Amino acid sequence: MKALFAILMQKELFYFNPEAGPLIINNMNKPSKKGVLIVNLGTPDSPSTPDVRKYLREFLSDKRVIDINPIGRWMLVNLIIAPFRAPKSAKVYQQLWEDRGSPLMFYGLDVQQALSEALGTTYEVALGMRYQQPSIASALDQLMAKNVSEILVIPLFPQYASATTGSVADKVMEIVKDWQVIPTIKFVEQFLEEPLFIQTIAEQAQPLMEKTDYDHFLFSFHGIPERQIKKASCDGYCQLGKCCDTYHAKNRYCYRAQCFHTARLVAQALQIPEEKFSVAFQSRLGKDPWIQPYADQMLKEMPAKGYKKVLAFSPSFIADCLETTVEVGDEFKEEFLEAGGEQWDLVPSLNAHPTWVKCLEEMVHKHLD
Ligand SMILES: C=CC1=C(C)c2cc3[nH]c(cc4nc(cc5[nH]c(cc1n2)c(C)c5CCC(=O)O)C(CCC(=O)O)=C4C)c(C)c3C=C
Ligand SMILES: [Fe+2]
Ligand SMILES: [Fe+2]
Repeated sequence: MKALFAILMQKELFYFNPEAGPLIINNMNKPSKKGVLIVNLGTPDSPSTPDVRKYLREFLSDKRVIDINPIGRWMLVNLIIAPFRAPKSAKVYQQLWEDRGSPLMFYGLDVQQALSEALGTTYEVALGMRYQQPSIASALDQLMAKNVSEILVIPLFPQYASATTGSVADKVMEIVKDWQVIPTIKFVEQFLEEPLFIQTIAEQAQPLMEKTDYDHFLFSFHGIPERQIKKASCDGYCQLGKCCDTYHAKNRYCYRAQCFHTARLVAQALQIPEEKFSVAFQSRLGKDPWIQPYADQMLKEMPAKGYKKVLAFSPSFIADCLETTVEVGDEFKEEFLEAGGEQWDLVPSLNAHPTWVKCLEEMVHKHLD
């Protein structure tokens, strides 16, 4: 038996790891690699109005993002958002753009490289964007070209929402459904409870908290329409009130409950007492009710309550982007100072922080090994 293994291994027909057991080989006589697909939202190719329009069109035509009837969605996107919002958004993107481009993109590439180095040659790591480039299809092709036998998809959204994590899973399945051979594919649904995710946010906040004695801390999360919470709720459990105060099996997919839980975990890690922090939701689009409380209203009321020095966190985003740097970092700051506030700081996102890369590495081992 031993001699047979030796011959097969010498001829590279069979690989044997005494601890892990035999690995299945592929038709190129090499052990199969495992694939990791990290996916973020996506960003325009450039901050020009045509590119921003192209991005917004693709993004907002997604039935999971604007979840209304197809005709209403088409009219909203093509007759209102594309002509009127695109030029305004382009100006904001111009503020955000750096020499390396959009932070969402260059931090994505940095993380892909760092994770690939950390995982070593048994893994192939690809970056895909749900909208625009690099597409999820091209990232999957990159993995399949390396003969991966299994793929772990990590949507880079700490909390599950149908509009983000759900949409990534939807797109991956739409692409692979036509393949002849479909490898094992696993999806990470959310990672807000990963200890290293919480630790990275704490590590990003600590230098700011050592310099300033803040009166209050605001956790500002990206909002979603209220109806999307109701649609994802098990047995109508979530009624957008006290039901989100704790996080458990019944409200597992409630985005709002996940956001409150994330804030509690970060506050615990930084020893911020309950009365010193608030949770709010930003980036409302359209006239329908979105989840509350609204961040822009809350921050204007803060100075009158005696909260003059505020530290803001953006824990629904893993990389600096338009919604963090410009909306929370610049626009909210301006509104807060106008309302009588004295100091407004923003905790940087996880970006390419080594603890965040370690967090992803642990997630890969947890789900693929
Ligand atoms: C964190 C997760 C996100 C959720 C949930 C989400 C939902 C959501 N977003 C819109 C509309 C817009 N979002 C925009 C930008 C944007 N959104 C996210 C993340 C989530 N969105 C990110 C990371 C970004 C920034 C991308 C970047 O390039 O920096 C925009 C575009 C910017 C603008 O014109 O203001 C829009 C529009 C809806 C309708 C929605 C609903 C569920
Ligand atoms: Fe968004
Ligand atoms: Fe809820």
